[in-house]
Amino acid sequence: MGVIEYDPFAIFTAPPSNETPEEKIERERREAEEKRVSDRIDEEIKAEKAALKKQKGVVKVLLLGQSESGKSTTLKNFRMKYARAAWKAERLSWRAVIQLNLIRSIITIVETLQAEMDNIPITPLSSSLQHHHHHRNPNHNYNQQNHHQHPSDPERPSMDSDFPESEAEVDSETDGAPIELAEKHRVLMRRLGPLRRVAADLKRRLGAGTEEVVAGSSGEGAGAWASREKEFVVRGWKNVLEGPFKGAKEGHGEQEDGDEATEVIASCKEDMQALWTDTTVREVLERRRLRLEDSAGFFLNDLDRIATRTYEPSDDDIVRARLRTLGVQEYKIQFEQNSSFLGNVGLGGDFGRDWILYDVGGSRTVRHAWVPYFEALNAIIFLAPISCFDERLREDPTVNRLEDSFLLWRAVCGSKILAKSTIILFLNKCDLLKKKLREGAQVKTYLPSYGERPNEPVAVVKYLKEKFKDILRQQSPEPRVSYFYATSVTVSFVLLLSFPALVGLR
Ligand SMILES: Nc1nc2c(ncn2[C@@H]2O[C@H](COP(=O)(O)OP(=O)(O)OP(=O)(O)O)[C@@H](O)[C@H]2O)c(=O)[nH]1
Ligand SMILES: [Mg+2]
Repeated sequence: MGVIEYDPFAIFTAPPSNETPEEKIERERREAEEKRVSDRIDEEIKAEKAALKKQKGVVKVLLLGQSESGKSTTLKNFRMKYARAAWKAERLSWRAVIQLNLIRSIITIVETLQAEMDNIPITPLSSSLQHHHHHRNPNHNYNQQNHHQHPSDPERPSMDSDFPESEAEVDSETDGAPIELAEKHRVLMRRLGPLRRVAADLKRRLGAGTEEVVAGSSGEGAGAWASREKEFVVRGWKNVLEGPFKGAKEGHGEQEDGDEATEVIASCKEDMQALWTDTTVREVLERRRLRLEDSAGFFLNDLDRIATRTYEPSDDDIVRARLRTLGVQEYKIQFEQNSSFLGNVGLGGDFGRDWILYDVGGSRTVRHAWVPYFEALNAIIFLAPISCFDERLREDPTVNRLEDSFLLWRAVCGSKILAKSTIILFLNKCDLLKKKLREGAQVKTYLPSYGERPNEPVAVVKYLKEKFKDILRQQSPEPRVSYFYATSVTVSFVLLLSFPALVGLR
């Protein structure tokens, strides 16, 4: 297909074709709510944006990519290195976010144990929590129902052949009998009960606008399962500090040392540790295919350090903390005159000292908010998490996450407004890709066109890079400057120190 003439973003908001009437009502309610929040944010931003338009000599970069692709993490890396003072000033505010990330993992475990005890059927997960090479659940409801969706969907670009509509072949194993839990597990679960209230408090403290967003497929097995799909969301950490979402009631709550949340968390440290290190608990997580270690905002291996009364987040903690972005946030970065970064990218002197980075929310329901920011951009950094080849979107579990990235990439490359922008692609989460391949996940199961190529990181990255390049070539309205990098933005960001992509920015 040639240049996309229809609204390239329409496909990203299309509902799952197999939803039930109840799911439809629930989805529409959710979308209306998200839209309401998003509209309010749009309003707030409009004024700021009008002012910005007038600014000249500012380098404007937009971060794009699906949810959990690493956009905010990339931005954090920039700020950590080049906006050091602001970064330091914000350090303590991250504590609550990290505490909430930590408790969320514990609550997930407790709910999983409860589900095991109640013998609740194992339901498929759409998120990165899903066990990749253990899709053995015969109840994968969406596979069958979804069988004829793609070919009949006229708006769907013809990427279908790349991604199977069903992964039935890997779903054939059975799960075996439920695992027996002992009295000590029940005791632990009871004793960790207060963490629920702490989580609620933290969410409130992180902002009056904090919203819980439930994934697209409510499906059966909600209840105990629902919270696993929930994420808390504020516009971003900016609001945690200064924004309109700051809890009015709490005042300077988050600055206080020895606050109640910290107190309760510290007092639960041993129990949390006991839960996380218990072999039976690990077996249940395995059986229920929960990969907490690979999921966003995982801190259980740092309990010793974090669950204390004096905990102060490290740079690495902040980079790894997960806070979903809603709407569009902008950050000014002023490079110091002599920054090695500017020297490396040929932007020394006065020009290009001021950068504006726009960070957006990546979920399908909030992507419409991107379009107004497409004007007058110097560059786009597009994040495609390539470890996601075996995962599905939270907001639409019928869609493979890598496929979503390709569709999004295609639309961005094909957009006329963006025709003059430099495009920088980060093939991100290479560390997780390596880990998954080492553990035996087969790329060709999810991406049959991969064929008999070696199931190794270097070959996979090379293949995917070529695919992204092909799409860029086919879709770009005119030839453009583009750069491709394999990255792991939570692990290291050194790559950007010699960021040749930005040499050409004007
Ligand atoms: N292992 C690993 N984790 C990563 C990498 N990049 C990002 N993450 C983690 O993935 C999670 C999601 O990253 P974010 O930067 O919040 O994603 P986002 O694109 O801003 O997501 P939205 O705000 O929902 O659109 C975070 O917990 C990150 O720490 C990576 O390269 N490797
Ligand atoms: Mg984000």
